[in-house]
Amino acid sequence: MTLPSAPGVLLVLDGWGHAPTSPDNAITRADTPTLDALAAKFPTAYVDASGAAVGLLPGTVGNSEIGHMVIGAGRPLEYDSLLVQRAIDNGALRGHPLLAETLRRVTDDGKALHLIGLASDGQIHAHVEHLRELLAIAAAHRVSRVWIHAITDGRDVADGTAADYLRRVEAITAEAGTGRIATVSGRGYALDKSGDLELTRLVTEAIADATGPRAASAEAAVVDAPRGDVWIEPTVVTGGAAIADGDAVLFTNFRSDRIQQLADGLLDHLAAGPRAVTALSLAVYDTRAPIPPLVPRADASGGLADELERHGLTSVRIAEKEKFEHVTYYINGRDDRPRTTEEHIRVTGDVPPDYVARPEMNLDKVTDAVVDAVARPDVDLVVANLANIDVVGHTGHAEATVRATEFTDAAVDRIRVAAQAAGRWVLLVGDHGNAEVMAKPGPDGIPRPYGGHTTNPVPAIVVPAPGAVLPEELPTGGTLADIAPTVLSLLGRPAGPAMTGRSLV
Ligand SMILES: O=C(O)[C@@H](CO)OP(=O)(O)O
Ligand SMILES: [Mn+2]
Ligand SMILES: [Mn+2]
Repeated sequence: MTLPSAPGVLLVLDGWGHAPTSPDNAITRADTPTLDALAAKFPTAYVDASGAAVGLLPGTVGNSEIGHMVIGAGRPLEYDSLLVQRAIDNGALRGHPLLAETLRRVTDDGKALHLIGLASDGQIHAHVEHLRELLAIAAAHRVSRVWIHAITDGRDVADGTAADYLRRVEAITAEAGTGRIATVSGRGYALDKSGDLELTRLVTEAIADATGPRAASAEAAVVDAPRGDVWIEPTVVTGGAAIADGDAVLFTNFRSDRIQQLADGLLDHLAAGPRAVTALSLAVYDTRAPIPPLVPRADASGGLADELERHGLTSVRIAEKEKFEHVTYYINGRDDRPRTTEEHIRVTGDVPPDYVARPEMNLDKVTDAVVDAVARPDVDLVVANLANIDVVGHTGHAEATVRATEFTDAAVDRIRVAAQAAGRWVLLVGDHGNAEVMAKPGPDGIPRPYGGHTTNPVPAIVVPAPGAVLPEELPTGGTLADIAPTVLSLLGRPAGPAMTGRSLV
């Protein structure tokens, strides 16, 4: 079916997953007259946003990086977590020349290996089981001192589980016959990506210099944490060693965005020491200075940005700072080449974020920017991310997330009205689930607040441009890979040759 071409709006509602009505579903609990009316009136699909459909390991929850990358690429992309697992399964990591050479040198010179990464199985930033392979490889190279700098989670997994994961790390070290936990730091400190260098400094000093609060054991560092697993103070475990000149450092997160500030800060601190270390990362990081990765990245070229550029179509990208990279760098296939057909608007706020107290975040400003952009005749496509549902959902605070959803609903109404007045279509889509599951049973079967992502499908609603007629129903069985072809089709263009997704319209 050929559609008349019209300018449009691609609106990503971050963390907007689909699940049956339930008291733990913040989306269905919220009063959302706009979203309800749009879903009732316009063609709606529920598309797969997790697991193999988007290039993750089967059954893995979706996340903002792979979500936006696949939305942009128009095809599933083998994500870093999958590529790392494959390198483990096929022995490529064991046989990796750079890793082998580094470990040989560490052993020959009597130096230590430091492993730094998130200790959970949330599978968004890291997987604790990757340590099993890395420690086995270190043991095979007879590295006698392996120090683990564990970052506690409490966000991608239930809060209060840090001690369980640290015990799992200790069990893995016992099995490998090498490795000891040297420091423990909450991800709020270690994985800050807001640019708060004070947080990074505390972690850096614990890891590099073994200075800061001390605890008798890794578990002792996390028991009765007053602010939860996310905010475990960077702590040195008794007996833990600082990083010495000649040591090797391997960052074990596979996702780059939240580890890069720490990696940059730590390597700067060591260089200023001066301590010369060999630094490696499990996957490719977007750090200031490149770190040699053990597993390369998938090619994500030929996506929406490339197709828009090829057709000479202009786009404006809008999000607040929490999701700005997602509607620029990630949706463009982790490509930060400036494009003359693109304009980027990063909305910032005046108040420090307190997502529970202010679930509206800076949505008014984001909406203002979107409304301004949709009125511009020189803009073919407006791409915006409304962050609230995901960001507030991560607090695990159901009431605040219900309010975040209601604020989002009102913003969608403003955007839809403005878009239609400007003759535009609007495609609404989630990038992964989150807020539709705000509680999960703990090991004791009692439900606990849950702020993590999910494997649920996400809604995709197409609001046609005024006067355009769309099929009444969208096909079932779609995935996020269908979004770029749908956007191009609504813009009156064919899907790009690299895209395997199919237009929903
Ligand atoms: O905040 C993050 O880093 C992750 C969860 O760990 O969420 P998202 O994929 O939505 O960025
Ligand atoms: Mn997201
Ligand atoms: Mn998220």
